[in-house]
This record gives sequence, structure tokens and C-alpha cells, in this order.
Amino acid sequence: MQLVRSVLYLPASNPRAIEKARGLNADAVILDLEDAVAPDMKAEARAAAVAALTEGGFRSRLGVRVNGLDTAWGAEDLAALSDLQPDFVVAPKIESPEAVREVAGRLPAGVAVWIMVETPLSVLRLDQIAGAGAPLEALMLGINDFGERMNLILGQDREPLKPWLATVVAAARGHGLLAIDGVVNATGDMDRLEAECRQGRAFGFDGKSLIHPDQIAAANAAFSPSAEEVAKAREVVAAFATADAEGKGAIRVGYRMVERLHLDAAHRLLARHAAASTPPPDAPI
Ligand SMILES: CC(C)(COP(=O)(O)OP(=O)(O)OC[C@H]1O[C@@H](n2cnc3c(N)ncnc32)[C@H](O)[C@@H]1OP(=O)(O)O)[C@@H](O)C(=O)NCCC(=O)NCCSC(=O)C[C@H](O)C(=O)O
Ligand SMILES: [Mg+2]
Repeated sequence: MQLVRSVLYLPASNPRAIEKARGLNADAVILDLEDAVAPDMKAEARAAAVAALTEGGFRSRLGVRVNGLDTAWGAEDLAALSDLQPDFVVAPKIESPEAVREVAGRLPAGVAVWIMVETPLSVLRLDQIAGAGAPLEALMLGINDFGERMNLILGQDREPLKPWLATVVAAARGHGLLAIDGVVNATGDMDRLEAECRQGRAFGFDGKSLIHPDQIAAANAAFSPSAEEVAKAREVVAAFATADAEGKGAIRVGYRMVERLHLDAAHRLLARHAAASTPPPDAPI
């Protein structure tokens, strides 16, 4: 099972951040070539990303966010990755299924595509985009771009964003993809981060986009099954394993009615718990 509880961006133009990221416990790390990199640093950042992928040594799944193919850098970014094997490539500002396939077609086999959902047209066309097919693996909400383009005023409750949080998760679930919530820019505000993680989890997201190492622990905790959830799931599995439950679609567990769909959900939760309880491998030497 692939966990994406914590997905950490870093500017590929920042060598110190690349070095630091090798030892971090984020489920995924994204070497950013797009908005975190100034135009005059694009070539240097691309070369640094290629070097980081070649050297390896990360404990996390490793991806690269390329520039859009409608920019001066996108085609070269993808060409630079053509002989490499990142776990995934993140394509920004995607507004059509053709745009997903255009990126995928320029990548080596086995590299997954994650896309940024961060423009008004991307959310309006999300069903078609999310149905683009393999190797599309994840939808990432880009709150900074989306908020700006929509003129949203976002407080801690993210009220104006709620329809779009649900839209992204529905598209991901409908097409068997991962759903990753957007960033909290206020890196020092842990209360806000924890509140957004709880909210994202409640909306059904699999994880959170992050911009600072200090944000990783909160996201890993929030998107891992809690002890109470694990206990309840084990109770459901045990109840369906009894002779009494044989041939029944619905049974009583304590004072709850549970159906076989809850049994399936309990198995999925326990698989996530097992994956979350497995310590990350040490970085290769
Ligand atoms: C936000 C930052 C610019 C803050 O940088 P800084 O003030 O240098 O942070 P610290 O001094 O607190 O850093 C402490 C140490 O941690 C390392 N560090 C910092 N950030 C990262 C990181 N992201 N990954 C790895 N390591 C990191 C520092 O090097 C320090 O190390 P040490 O020297 O050993 O003490 C900075 O955090 C940053 O650049 N963050 C990432 C910004 C980014 O990638 N943005 C793009 C994605 S966000 C986005 O826009 C999504 C989407 O597109 C949308 O539209 O919403
Ligand atoms: Mg963006």
C-alpha cells in the first residue's frame, strides 16, 4: 500500500534542502522546478534535480514537479528526466486529459504522473481529467494558485474551498487515484496545520502537501489510522469471522449495525495501519 500522508515540496535550486530531505520521514518528496524556482535559476534547478535523482539516497518516494509544457522550460524539464526513473512526475496547472497524456507520453515507462488541480478549468473538467488513465496516480490540490485565480478569501476553516475539496476527492475516488490536499503557507502555525490535516482527512484526502520539514510529523499522524479506528476495525473483522455472522450481510457490533461494506473498509484501514506502522527504510549508502 502506497502512503502519501506527507508530501514535501522543496525548491530543486536549494542544495541544503535536497540534502536535508534525504533523511526526512515524509512519505514523498517533490523536487520543485516550477513555482518555487525563479526564472533565472530554472536550468540550475533542473541540473540539481537530475543529480539528486541520479545519486538517490532518499527514504521517501521521490518526484519532480516540472514546469508546464506551455512555458519556456517544460519540454526541457521532461527531456532531462527521460533517462531517469523518478517515482512520479508532477504536472502543474493541468486542464485537460490530453495534457495529462502529453506529459505521460514524454516519460519513461513506470513513472507515475501526479497532476496539480489548481485552476478554475481544472476543477470544472476534473471528471474527464481524472479519467485520463494510467500512469495517472494522484490529484494534488494547489491551493495557492486556485485561491488566487478564484479570488478566494481563506480562513482556517477554508469554508470557500469546501466544494472543491469534495470535488477533488470524489474525482480521485471515482477514478481510483490518490487525493492530496494543498499546503499551509504559515510554516510556524502548527494549530492551523493540524486543523487543516484533520479537515482534509475528514473530507477523505490521503495526505497533505507540505513545504517545511516541521510539518511532516503532524501530517503523518493525522493521516494514519488512530488507535480507536484500528480497535473498531479489528472488532468488525472479528465479528464477521464468527459463525453467527455466516451468511449475513448485516450484523450488530456493540450498539452499531455493520454491513459487509464496513468489513471491506475495516480491511483497508488495517492495511493502512500496517503500512503506517512499518518503519521507513534507512537511506541507502
Ligand atoms: C518556506 C521556506 C522558504 C522557509 O525557508 P527557511 O526560512 O530557510 O526555513 P528554515 O530556516 O526554517 O529551515 C530549517 C531547515 O530546514 C531546511 N528546509 C526548509 N524547508 C525545507 C524543505 N521544504 N525541504 C527540505 N528542507 C527544508 C532548511 O534548509 C534548514 O536546514 P538546516 O540548514 O539544516 O537547518 C522553505 O521552507 C521552502 O522553500 N519551502 C518549500 C517551498 C516550495 O517548494 N514551494 C512550492 C510548492 S507550494 C505550492 O505552491 C503548491 C501549489 O503549486 C499551489 O499552488 O498551492
Ligand atoms: Mg501552484
